[in-house]
Amino acid sequence: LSRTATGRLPLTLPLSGLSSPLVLDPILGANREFRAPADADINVINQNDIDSVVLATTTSANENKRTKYNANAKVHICRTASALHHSWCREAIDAAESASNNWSTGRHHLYPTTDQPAADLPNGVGEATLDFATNVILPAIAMAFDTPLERLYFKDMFLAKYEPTGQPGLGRHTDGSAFSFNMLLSDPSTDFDGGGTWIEPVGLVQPNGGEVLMHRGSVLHEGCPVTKGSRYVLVGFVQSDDDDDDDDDGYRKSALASQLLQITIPSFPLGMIFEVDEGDKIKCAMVAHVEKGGTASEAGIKKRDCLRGILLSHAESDQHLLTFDGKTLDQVMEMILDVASKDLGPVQMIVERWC
Ligand SMILES: O=C(O)CCC(=O)C(=O)O
Ligand SMILES: [Fe+2]
Repeated sequence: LSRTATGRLPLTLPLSGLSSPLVLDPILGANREFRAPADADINVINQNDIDSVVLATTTSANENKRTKYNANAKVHICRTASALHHSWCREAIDAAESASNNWSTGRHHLYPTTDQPAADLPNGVGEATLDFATNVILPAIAMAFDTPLERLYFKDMFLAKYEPTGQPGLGRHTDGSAFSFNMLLSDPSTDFDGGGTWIEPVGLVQPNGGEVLMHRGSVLHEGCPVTKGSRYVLVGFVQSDDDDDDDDDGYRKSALASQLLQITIPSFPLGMIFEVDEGDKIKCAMVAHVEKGGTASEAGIKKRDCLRGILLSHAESDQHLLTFDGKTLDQVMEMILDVASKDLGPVQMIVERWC
């Protein structure tokens, strides 16, 4: 499948009044120790390289300026040297702590982090974070993975906190993204012990403060437990528009979060094709095609929406969610056909959409 919903899926709050909320059990992985071998395949990208990528993608005359790195490297590190950069990392942490009410463990399921949305950081830090991520990190990812910058966009970005007394680490998982980055905001020499990101097959990578670790979302990785102090990271999930769809209205371009929608579908058949990647740890139905003029299309369902389930209302007070989470394609088909055969009238489809 060209696009799958794997690993960590951002999720908004459960719908109110639902008897079975769309939240799965968190799993925190075992505390393991891994070290990167001395010759680990890690590419280092510096500020000059980043500038050259920006140039190469904005002016065709400079195309040959693009630096080629080892395309097989699993992990890339982006370094920016400026002192401003380091004071900004500190500002981002301070902003997050000044908005301490914004910490939540409900934004991601299966592998939840203790986090807050980057865009919501107060005192102008949210805007600055988006600026930095757009102007520095995205070009670095484009260069590291040799992928066109103009096709990259953010699916989610958040500031996460790890502490021995709270959430010390994050178990082994893959992300539901084409590329992921995590930027260390804390100073490892003074702020915390432990930490770092274990990435298969490189091992434990422990960047310096201000460095950005970049990898494909599909590689297995783990946020290693902090044993002392606090470790703050800016994490982003980046997607690539790799197929040129004519029905793509570009609404995901500035995506930073997902929303859960309750869409009324007046009648069956739905007129859409969906896919389930049965090899993934999380399975949910992704819309692959919506027939123009079909009931799903008329109801507002769009290509790449993630179908989470059907909400059946027997009465106001008696709502029941048939969840698609963890189901195979056959099982989802069966559930939909079963609801269709009962002729219940309009049904509510629960849809997760990047906004
Ligand atoms: O904190 C880390 O090192 C990894 C974070 C991560 O993998 C995630 O938030 O998806
Ligand atoms: Fe991750």
